[in-house]
Amino acid sequence: MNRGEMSRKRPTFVSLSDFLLPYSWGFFMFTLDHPSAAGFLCHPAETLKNFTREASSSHSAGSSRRGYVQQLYIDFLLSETEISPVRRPVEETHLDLFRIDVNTVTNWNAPLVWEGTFDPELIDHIYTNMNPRIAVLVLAVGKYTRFIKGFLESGEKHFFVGFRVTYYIFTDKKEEVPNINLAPGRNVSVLDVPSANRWQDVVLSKMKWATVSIENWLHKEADYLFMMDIDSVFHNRFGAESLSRLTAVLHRGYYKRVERDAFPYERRPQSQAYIPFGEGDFYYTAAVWGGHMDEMYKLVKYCDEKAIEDTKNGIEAAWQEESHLNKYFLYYKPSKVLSPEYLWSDYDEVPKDIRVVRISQLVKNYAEVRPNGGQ
Ligand SMILES: CC(=O)N[C@H]1[C@@H](OP(=O)(O)OP(=O)(O)OC[C@H]2O[C@@H](n3ccc(=O)[nH]c3=O)[C@H](O)[C@@H]2O)O[C@H](CO)[C@H](O)[C@@H]1O
Ligand SMILES: [Mn+2]
Repeated sequence: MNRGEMSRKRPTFVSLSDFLLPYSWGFFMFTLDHPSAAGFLCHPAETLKNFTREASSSHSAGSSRRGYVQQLYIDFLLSETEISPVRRPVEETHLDLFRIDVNTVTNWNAPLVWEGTFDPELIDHIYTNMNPRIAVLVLAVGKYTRFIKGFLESGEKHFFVGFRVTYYIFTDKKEEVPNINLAPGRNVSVLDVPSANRWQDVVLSKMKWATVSIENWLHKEADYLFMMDIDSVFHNRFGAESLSRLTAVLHRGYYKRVERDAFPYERRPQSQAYIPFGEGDFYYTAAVWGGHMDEMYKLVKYCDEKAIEDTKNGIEAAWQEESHLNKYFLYYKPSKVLSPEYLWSDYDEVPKDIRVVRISQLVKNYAEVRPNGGQ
């Protein structure tokens, strides 16, 4: 369907019945075919009966519309706040109603977030009322302290701008943490961890540090937690559209034209991270993921325990914590999935469907920067 045909159609409601029925209170409704209204909030009593009439499946862009609506609905529920009805012209929303080149919803009905599938202003509006405290946990052990400056400086330009953010830097070289100017409401907190002889131990230890931190103090300091790689630079907005109970990011190397049996999951049954062939939804990166603190706690604790069990059994998962993370997400599905816009790499060209690179990983000399060389 082209744009002309679309605008001649009368306004159409997107079907949300499968998604909304479990809930009995207010929800978002979108009149995406309507030229003048992007979205508004209404009460179910008024609208539920209108709802199932014209299902999104009858449209070529059904998947992306479902993605928009579900994303907004999840954000609305999560924000746990009263918000006033919002009505904005489509032209002002940054929504691309023709974003049909990519999947914008997973097969378990979670939003899959791409540029064009969310309205930054509307999302910020919802979350500003909630005013969440965002924690970012990064490790900078050994020579990786060199990446802190670029990470923080670019984060200040693009990461949850206008929100409360604390960067927790776990390092063995406190004196190498640079002083960066931060906007009001934003902080850096530096914590000691031991040095390591193997990079594998460092990446696995992310789960342990996150677990003990949340247990002891982090659960009191923040509402949401993101785990990130320090060798990363922000280039564009990374904001409240990424918030959910549990949010995963598609690994850039495996998000298209890759059979699930080619995903680099752990394939040895002896490992706790084992995923059999024939199973799996996506391959997720361990370099960015996040979620609500309670859910993150369950996740990192699980992954830490599984890694400890592996060590006892004399095995280490193929991609360390990333393997355990992928196993967890297979059985506890993320409530939001972010496109590889949220973690690209300077190693790779940017394809057409990646309209915006939000974070890119730096090119680095693995042998030089890691304590025991590598890749
Ligand atoms: C894009 C992506 O999917 N990245 C993952 C990938 O490799 P990467 O090649 O991106 O891993 P990496 O070398 O960046 O290590 C991951 C992170 O651990 C920290 N670090 C690591 C070593 C060290 O000596 N000191 C230190 O501080 C640092 O924050 C670093 O960014 O595989 C790793 C382990 O299998 C992790 O799962 C990464 O998240
Ligand atoms: Mn990295």
